[in-house]
Amino acid sequence: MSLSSQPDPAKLAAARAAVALVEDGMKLGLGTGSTASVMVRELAARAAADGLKLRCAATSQATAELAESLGLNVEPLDQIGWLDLTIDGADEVDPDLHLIKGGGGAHLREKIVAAASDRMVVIADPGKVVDRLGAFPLPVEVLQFGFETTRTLIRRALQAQDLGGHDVMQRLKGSDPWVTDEGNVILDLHLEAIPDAVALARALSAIPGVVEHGLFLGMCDLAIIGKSDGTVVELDRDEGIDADLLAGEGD
Ligand SMILES: O=C(CO)[C@H](O)[C@H](O)COP(=O)(O)O
Repeated sequence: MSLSSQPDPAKLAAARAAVALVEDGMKLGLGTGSTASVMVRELAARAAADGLKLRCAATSQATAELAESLGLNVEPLDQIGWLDLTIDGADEVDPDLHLIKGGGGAHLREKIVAAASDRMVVIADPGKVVDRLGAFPLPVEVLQFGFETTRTLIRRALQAQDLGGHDVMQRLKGSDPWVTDEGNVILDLHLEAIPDAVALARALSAIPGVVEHGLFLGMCDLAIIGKSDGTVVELDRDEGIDADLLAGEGD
């Protein structure tokens, strides 16, 4: 979003609904990405208007800089300790509120922060809602040491799950490798569909050079899906997604 342009109405609606959950004194995790950026701006505006005292842990350097520039109090996660609430975006949300994250390359910190939170709320537009995870390339953060070896081990793990033959592409920034805030690199797994996300997550986590994958399984408590008319649909983990509520959106 440029300084002069208005945020996407669906993202804004989701962000506002999530910020409405914030209470004075809360310890918050701030996500990364364009939707999370809209939320950070809304949060800063609300904190200033309502005089909220908040302590925030950011999931990326970019989010930390944005939040600080808007006057929010950003501290290292370990200085804050346990968080009340994390609000973050997602690349895909399935009917069980399992997620793919990491399109912005921040899923390692995002997962650590979400795991340190009483509640994780995801904000998204309807285009992120899917029947089954996997159309979005699955990001996997890997160590630079032994990078090609790790890629080979990932390909073998995919073959073992009948997912062989799909592209396992190194993420680039221009012609250089994309390097994460933690100094690692990213492989994007172009799988088209993930039949068994639990099995895949387990297999990827077992590979030594894999630092973290972008499958967030059982971590999201509530997804707030903003719609282009400014309304939202809230999806509790236990209730699943009512596709009718999103009819006509995200096509
Ligand atoms: O996981 C993320 C970053 O690592 C983002 O939350 C995800 O990519 C969604 O981003 P956006 O709101 O820009 O679509």
